[in-house]
Amino acid sequence: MAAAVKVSSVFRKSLFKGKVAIVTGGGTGIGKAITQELLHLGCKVMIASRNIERIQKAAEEMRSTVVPNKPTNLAHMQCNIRKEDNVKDLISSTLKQFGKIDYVVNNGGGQFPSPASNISVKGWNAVIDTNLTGTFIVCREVYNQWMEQNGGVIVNIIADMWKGFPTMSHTGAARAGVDNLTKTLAIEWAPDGVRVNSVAPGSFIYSETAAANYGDSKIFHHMLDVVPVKRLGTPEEVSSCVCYLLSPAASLISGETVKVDGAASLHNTKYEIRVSK
Ligand SMILES: CCCCCCCCC/C=C/C(=O)SCCNC(=O)CCNC(=O)[C@H](O)C(C)(C)COP(=O)(O)OP(=O)(O)OC[C@H]1O[C@@H](n2cnc3c(N)ncnc32)[C@H](O)[C@@H]1OP(=O)(O)O
Ligand SMILES: NC(=O)C1=CN([C@@H]2O[C@H](COP(=O)(O)OP(=O)(O)OC[C@H]3O[C@@H](n4cnc5c(N)ncnc54)[C@H](OP(=O)(O)O)[C@@H]3O)[C@@H](O)[C@H]2O)C=CC1
Repeated sequence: MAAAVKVSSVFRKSLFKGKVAIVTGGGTGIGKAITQELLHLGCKVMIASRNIERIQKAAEEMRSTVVPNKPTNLAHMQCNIRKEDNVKDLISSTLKQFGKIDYVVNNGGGQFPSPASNISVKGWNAVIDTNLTGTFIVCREVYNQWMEQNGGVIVNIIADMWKGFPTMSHTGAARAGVDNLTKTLAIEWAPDGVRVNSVAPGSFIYSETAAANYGDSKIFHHMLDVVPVKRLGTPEEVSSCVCYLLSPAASLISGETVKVDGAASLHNTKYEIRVSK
């Protein structure tokens, strides 16, 4: 494997070899780290997101750097998780290509910063549709098409919204919704051998694409004065937790949300209360 690919070496490959995973948003940032780790462990992975040029380029790069001897272990396709037909197609295409689906990582998502008072209904709906409804559609569809009969594991990536999420009210509400959806699905689908968990990264996991989305390369650095570990987090520190939850080491863990934030959610928020008008 090329030295430039960062993966944790804490997992036994025998636990993952031959498993099939879907990672939404698997071509950038945290999703790319998850994809690289799963490929390194011997999984077959389907990555999917809206921007076909970007995901294709990322897939080509990972085929040559992570799995040069098994490039067919990585497939990619265009999918907007807000569109039900796209998601149905993602699940059926993955089944057609790889024959089964063991894992789904709902990582695709995002938002824009804005005071709640300035968010239009269109903007609100865009964020709710992406992060809450999109995650729901992917979960429902993989269950109906495969996991109800065959079991599987789902991990949803959410966010640090535990004390509310000032300037991010839409995503805070959506991610809190996914935290609760995780518990419901874990109960409803446990008899079918399906586990459902979430991972909540702190708001300081450096991702170049995420910073570009906000138009501020230092956006995560601004958080550092309220981050107890006094450093940025890495996508690989999130992916190792995701892999743990996917693995049999977590066979009795379901309906749980694991915070990957170095205790940041226990401490202060960055938001400064404004002076009353
Ligand atoms: C401060 C401290 C924080 C500190 C923050 C520290 C980091 C926090 C931690 C979290 C980190 C991450 O999640 S990192 C992940 C970052 N990555 C992403 O966010 C990528 C995915 N996000 C997106 O694609 C977009 O944000 C999202 C809105 C969800 C979807 O965009 P689309 O263009 O597809 O949406 P559409 O359906 O076309 O609707 C667009 C409408 O959304 C609204 N809208 C979209 N962008 C807007 C913007 N920048 N400002 C206002 N409004 C906007 C407008 O109403 C748009 O309508 P019109 O007015 O008609 O155009
Ligand atoms: N970085 C951080 O500090 C934190 C990140 N998170 C969350 O982690 C996840 C990954 O973020 P990160 O890697 O940092 O940022 P990125 O912007 O790199 O990742 C977001 C990914 O989601 C995909 N995506 C967005 N909307 C959709 C959609 N409608 N359908 C399918 N795919 C979509 C994007 O691809 P495309 O544009 O091609 O669709 C992109 O690959 C996100 O859910 C994010 O909100 C949560 C807390 C903190």
